[in-house]
Amino acid sequence: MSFEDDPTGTYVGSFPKGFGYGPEETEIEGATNPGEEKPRILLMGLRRSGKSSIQKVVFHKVSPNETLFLESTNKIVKDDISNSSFVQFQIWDIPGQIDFFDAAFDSEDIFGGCGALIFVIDAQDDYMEALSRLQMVVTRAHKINENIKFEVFIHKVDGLSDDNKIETQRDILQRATDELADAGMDNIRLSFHLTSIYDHSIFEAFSKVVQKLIPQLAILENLLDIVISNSKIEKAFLFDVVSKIYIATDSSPVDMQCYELCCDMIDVVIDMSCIYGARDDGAFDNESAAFIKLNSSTVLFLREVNRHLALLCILREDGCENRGIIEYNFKCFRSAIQEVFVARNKQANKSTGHPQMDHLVNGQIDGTLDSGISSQSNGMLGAAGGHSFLNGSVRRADDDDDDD
Ligand SMILES: Nc1nc2c(ncn2[C@@H]2O[C@H](COP(=O)(O)OP(=O)(O)OP(=O)(O)O)[C@@H](O)[C@H]2O)c(=O)[nH]1
Repeated sequence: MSFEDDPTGTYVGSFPKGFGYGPEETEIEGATNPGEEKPRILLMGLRRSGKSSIQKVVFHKVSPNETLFLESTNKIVKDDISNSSFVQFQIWDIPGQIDFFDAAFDSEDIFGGCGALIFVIDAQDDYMEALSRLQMVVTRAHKINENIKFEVFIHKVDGLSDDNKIETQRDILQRATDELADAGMDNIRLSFHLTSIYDHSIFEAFSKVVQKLIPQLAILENLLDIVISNSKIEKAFLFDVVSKIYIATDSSPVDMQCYELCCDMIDVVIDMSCIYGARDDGAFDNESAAFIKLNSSTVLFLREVNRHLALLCILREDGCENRGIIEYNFKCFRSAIQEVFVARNKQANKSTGHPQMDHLVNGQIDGTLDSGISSQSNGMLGAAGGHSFLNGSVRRADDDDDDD
């Protein structure tokens, strides 16, 4: 069955919308206001640049080859990502041929509620027209909404050699920033990403876009830093399992190979759980966990944080000698995260100065963390309480070792 054939909206592409992760939990009171719109990410660019393909591959699990047969989009397609994922927002796919000066194109409305604008440039094609379009879009959108984050995807780079990729990126960056400077708009910041739907680069780029819209990002990164430093972990990611977007990582640089390994591990765990798991109503539950030893004396560790999120860690084999400490610190981390989002829900409209942003991340954690972990402190300061508790946990464990 295809999405188009399904009047109930339960299916996306050939997949059930829940992707086998069990029934939706009831939303906690006040987490989202049904009348309120989610933050919006716009996908713009010339025709055939790859916008619909990106959206389908990242959020609807369509395989890259299937996009060869996608029809051209001729009206704005709005896709609500909230039902199948922890990260809540809307993606609007804007057709390449749309005319901004047409009265039917309500720029105030479209750019006004927009958190990020992704402009897709086909790197395999002549990009001069795309660059002038980019300048026009950016100038217009910035005038309406100064808070928009502008992200340029230099797309389809699978067709370019490594040298060519770097040269193309340099050239596009130079021309785009020069054009903005000439127009007196050099205060606008553009971010550039090399992407392709045929590898993980598109997921990585989307992760970075989504992260910029998460008000609690710094807290999440801080928590991950504390977990890794106290558990002999080399790298940690907080993944949105359905989309394989990582919503936060620790402050060490991201190595693409590590990211790909983590994505593969999520696939393995979900597939195994779906095939052999005990539950009929979904693969991923609050006890989901896995350790995989690789032949490079590296270990991958996955632990479920809630129905949508998982912590993925990479560590050396000798780092997992004391699995108890890792497990204990993980529980403290999970508890601290819960407090971050409970505090966010309490703060509702005042944290970012950009009301729609405050609803980016769904506060369903409250309803899903029912594994008996109690809260250690209250409110946003409680997250700091979580930090010291984490440190304290390791101190106690070390003390125990000393005593031994
Ligand atoms: N080689 C390569 N081809 C891609 C990539 N992404 C998309 N394509 C192809 O580009 C073509 C156009 O993709 P679409 O997603 O329909 O482009 P669009 O920007 O949505 O086009 P409009 O709907 O006309 O605005 C399709 O044949 C895709 O398979 C990529 O990363 N690499």
